[in-house]
Amino acid sequence: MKNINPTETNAWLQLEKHFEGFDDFSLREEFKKDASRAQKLTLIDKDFYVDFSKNLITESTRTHLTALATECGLKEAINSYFTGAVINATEKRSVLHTALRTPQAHADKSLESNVSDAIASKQKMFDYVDGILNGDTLSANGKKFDTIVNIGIGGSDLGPVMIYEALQAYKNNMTLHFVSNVEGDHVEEVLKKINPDTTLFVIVSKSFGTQETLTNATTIRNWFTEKLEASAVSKHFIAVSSNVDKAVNFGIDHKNIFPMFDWVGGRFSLWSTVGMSVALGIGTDNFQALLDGAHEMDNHFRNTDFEKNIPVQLALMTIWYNNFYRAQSEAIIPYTQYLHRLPAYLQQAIMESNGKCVDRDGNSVTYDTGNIVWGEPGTNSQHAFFQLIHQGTKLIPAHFIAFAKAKYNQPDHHNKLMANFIAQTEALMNGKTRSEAKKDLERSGKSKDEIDMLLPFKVFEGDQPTTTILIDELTPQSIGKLIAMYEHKIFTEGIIWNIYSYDQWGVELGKVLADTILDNIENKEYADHDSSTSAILKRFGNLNS
Ligand SMILES: O=P(O)(O)OC[C@H]1O[C@](O)(CO)[C@@H](O)[C@@H]1O
Repeated sequence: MKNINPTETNAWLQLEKHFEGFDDFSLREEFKKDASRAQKLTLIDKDFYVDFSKNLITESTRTHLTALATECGLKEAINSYFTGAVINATEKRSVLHTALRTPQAHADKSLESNVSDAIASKQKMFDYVDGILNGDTLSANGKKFDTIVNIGIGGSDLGPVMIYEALQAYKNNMTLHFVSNVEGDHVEEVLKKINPDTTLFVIVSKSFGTQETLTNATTIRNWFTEKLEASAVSKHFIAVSSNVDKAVNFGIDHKNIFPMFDWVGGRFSLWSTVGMSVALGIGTDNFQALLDGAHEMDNHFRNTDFEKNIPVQLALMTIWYNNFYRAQSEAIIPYTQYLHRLPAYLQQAIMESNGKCVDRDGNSVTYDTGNIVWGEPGTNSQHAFFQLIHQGTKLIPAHFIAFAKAKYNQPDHHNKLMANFIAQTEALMNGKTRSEAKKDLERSGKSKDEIDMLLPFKVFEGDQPTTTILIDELTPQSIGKLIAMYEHKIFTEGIIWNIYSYDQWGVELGKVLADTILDNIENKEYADHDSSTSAILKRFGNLNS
């Protein structure tokens, strides 16, 4: 992979010049000028329809941005990514979540053994899941398991919970709970709801060293052994980890440890045995369909020209807004309750990956990286933060995601949902001019004084950019494809920003300091900090003494 400072490329210079022409850019005008704008700026890949035309771009913008991707060596980088080069250089690892969904027959020569290991580990998981679901594997007291508790955090929680929520329409009779936070109240609330006799606990931790997960797992195991024999632990607790020794030390039966691979990063691991709870909740056929959907997007990303490549063009939009418009954040608005955890999942995937201020040569970057993402499902978000997108002072590019077909036959609901989905992007783009707002007020019979007073508040500037991602139907396949689309978008941005997207050193500092502070709390030693930290420690200590 070449380390190229994007701002020193010819394409970047061209983009800077090109951007100067955007002072009086108007989407309304662009649509008026060119009747085929939508068609030209929409990409379709089978069930995915991605309309970029309501973005602050012209066809030339796309051309310049695509040239930037090329000049930054994206083509070679994609090849390195898919063939197992050590692109996570600071941790000396390949980045091969794509191998987890590759059929053996499609494996690159260099990756045949990774793919066959992945298939073997998936098969072990599937056999186990089938055994639990069909009742061949029973609880310590010979009962069928009916509840799963996933114990993990970060990538060992967010991916599984997001997918499980997304695929509620595909769930079986199993009830799933997710325990992630180290907060004891979170654990207690889950323990209140479950019967130890019929519950399977899945401890998910790549490192098997994460404070939150080990604390929760220990508390739950203690609770469990108060209710059932200690010997029942081996039937009720399983682990997903790449640190098999630590899992064994915790007391997990060797045959119930499902290994993860070093070459899969935590936040990209839902496709691996980390998906155990999801597979238990939706069954192995649906889990396989999820993988197949992701593989379909892998092929699209790897084999499609950049101009027509959905993840590449999505990434380039982020570069455009982040580095030229200097937008501070982006919103992700899924118009389905099923995807209510998608923004949280993407916050980890995107911000843990690309929140980096040092380039691949170890120098401080001189340009912005790491876009901030946030969001909530529509239509709820329309009644929450949309005011700021419509009339605030910030530019907030947004992804609008929806599924054309609903899961249940409620056409009245679905038509209303989709009407809002479509209307919002049109409203954000067009806004409302002063004269349009004035006409509306006149039509409503307001007096001249009232009109003069109200008019400034009724104007919408418009030109708030959106990308519409309309997918035929929410299925395990399309959800797999959607998540893989974002994974490749993240990769593309990291390549252009010349940063390492697959490490997460920034998480360490706070983690380490928390150990020291825990020591201080336990030993009531509050002095050895700045006055603010000491006072907070003391107040906490006094309230708990
Ligand atoms: O699976 P583990 O090792 O418990 O780690 C949990 C999470 O912690 C991190 O390492 C840092 O937050 C994430 O990348 C990871 O998903």
